Amino acid sequence: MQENIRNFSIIAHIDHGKSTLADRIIQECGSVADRDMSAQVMDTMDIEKERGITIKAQSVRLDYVKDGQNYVLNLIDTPGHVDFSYEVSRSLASSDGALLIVDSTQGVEAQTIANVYIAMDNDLELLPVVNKIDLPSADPDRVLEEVEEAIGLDCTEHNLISAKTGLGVRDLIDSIVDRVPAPKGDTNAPTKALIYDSWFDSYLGALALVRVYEGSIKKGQVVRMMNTEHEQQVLSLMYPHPLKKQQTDEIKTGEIGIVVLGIKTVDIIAVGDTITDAKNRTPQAIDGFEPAKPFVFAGIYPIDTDKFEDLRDALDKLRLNDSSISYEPESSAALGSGFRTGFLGMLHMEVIKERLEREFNLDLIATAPTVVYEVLKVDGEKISIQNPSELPMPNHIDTIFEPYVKATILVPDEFLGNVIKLLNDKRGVQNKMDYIGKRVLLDYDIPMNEIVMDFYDRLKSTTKGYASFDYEPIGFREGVLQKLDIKVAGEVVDALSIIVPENKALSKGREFIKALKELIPRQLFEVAVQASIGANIIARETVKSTGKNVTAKCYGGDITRKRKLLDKQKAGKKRMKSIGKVNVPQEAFMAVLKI
Ligand SMILES: Nc1nc2c(ncn2[C@@H]2O[C@H](COP(=O)(O)OP(=O)(O)OP(=O)(O)O)[C@@H](O)[C@H]2O)c(=O)[nH]1
Repeated sequence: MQENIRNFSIIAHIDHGKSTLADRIIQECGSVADRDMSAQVMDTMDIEKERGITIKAQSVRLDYVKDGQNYVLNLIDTPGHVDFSYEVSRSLASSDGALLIVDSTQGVEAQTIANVYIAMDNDLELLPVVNKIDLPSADPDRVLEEVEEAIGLDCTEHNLISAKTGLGVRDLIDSIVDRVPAPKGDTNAPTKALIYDSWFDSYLGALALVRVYEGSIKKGQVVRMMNTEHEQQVLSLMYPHPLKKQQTDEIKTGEIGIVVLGIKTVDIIAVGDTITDAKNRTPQAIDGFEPAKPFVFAGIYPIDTDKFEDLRDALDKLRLNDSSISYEPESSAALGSGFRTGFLGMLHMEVIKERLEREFNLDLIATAPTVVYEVLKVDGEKISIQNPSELPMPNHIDTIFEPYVKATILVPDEFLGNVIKLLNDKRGVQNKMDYIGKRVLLDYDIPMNEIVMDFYDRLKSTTKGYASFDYEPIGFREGVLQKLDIKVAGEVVDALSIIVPENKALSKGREFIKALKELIPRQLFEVAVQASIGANIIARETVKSTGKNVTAKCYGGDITRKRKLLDKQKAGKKRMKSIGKVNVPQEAFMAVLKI
């Protein structure tokens, strides 16, 4: 029954305990037998389990009995990392309430605030929940005060829990039943459902995870995706569950469920699209959300040039599941054929590269990530640049625009000086600064490229790990920028070109080639490493020669020993790409991130 359904998400800053709480709620509802209860059932990907992070939002349907009444709880776990905040917004769009988890030993953090804003945009009922109260350093009163002060959320009613021991979790589930509103919507209206996630299953094809707002979806019904204008018969329907999905003949108003359409690609079932009946259509689609847009681009190249087609296949397969990746073939004079690939952020890039290598057995070189620049040329044409080497010659450029983000940073006041210095160094512009107890909440606009370049690591180290950080894109602004080229042994290595602020070009160029000098192994000959702007060489370093061949010392005789040495050399070369005669290791392509 519709009034007994509760759709809710869990939102929190990273590591405040969302996934642990989700596990505990599933267990309290008796939905997974204790013996099947592995830690973090909701994180199903190997990489998620290994890294202890949630990448893909997961949903689960649970049964719960309170005061003799049967309830259906639909729980949507959301990822906490900023790269995946897109998943947070779509999960929240399909919920009626959200548990706001705050770690009682930490307090409000940057992502707590960012996620609350998304929840408020969606008019969700927010339940403040203070977690980890089993720890000796827990200070729930201070944390609740912070929530009221920083967010303005009334915390008179709140829950204190330990997701780890289960303390307070049953009371929390009762609060969910009492406080999260039941879904509204006319059961007799034409079908109206929001696709809030989609993925690919090798047996069932593309699957859509939906929330039904009006009417219902039935097995056998011919439905229409209103945006893509694609019509398809519903083959089967399921309720989501990480271990045992339950078949059903109908997903009713207010419910969430998985729709099996027997389609071979997720492109047709776009997240944010509305599903309706093919004949009896709903007059108006649900306000969807913008498709996930890649913000960070990098070249990905197979080390073995024969593997280009394998890499394309692997990317095709990953995209079936993750429509936020974009890629198109590119060729680099230095690296050969590869793909310019777009990601949601740095962590997303790392995860995809790791999956490509692990799941598809590829050895890859990735170039340093860069943001997208917009260039207005003197002839009036506006172009988008995803690769610094594509920047037109300076005399063809009128203006370069670079993407900015609004950064939210929370930091204990003792580190405020360090953080402001770092932000200034990164060309940040302050909008606001507020005290929340002994911590400071900073609001800055910063060029996104500065965030891509090593910002997070430096923020962590300059605050001993006490600062938290979140950002959202806010559009393009004019920048005074230049392209810096790198030459190795006299040849420009296009994959090493970067776009830098004009007033930093000299220092960046110097630092970059110093770093490269350390990373390029000695060769049999001397190698010059140079930085140039246009035709001007602005800095130079030399990698000295080894002067001898490693195999030379086994005087012809022992052939097995010689072969072993050569094999060793080969293995060492695995992560290298030869540029001209010079072997350049993967680290060199990433060196720019550290300057
Ligand atoms: N002592 C204690 N530890 C907890 C509690 N809840 C979670 N933890 C621990 O805190 C860490 C982070 O918990 P997760 O559930 O992975 O956090 P998360 O918010 O889901 O993190 P992401 O999925 O990466 O966003 C894990 O080591 C948990 O074991 C709790 O109530 N008490």
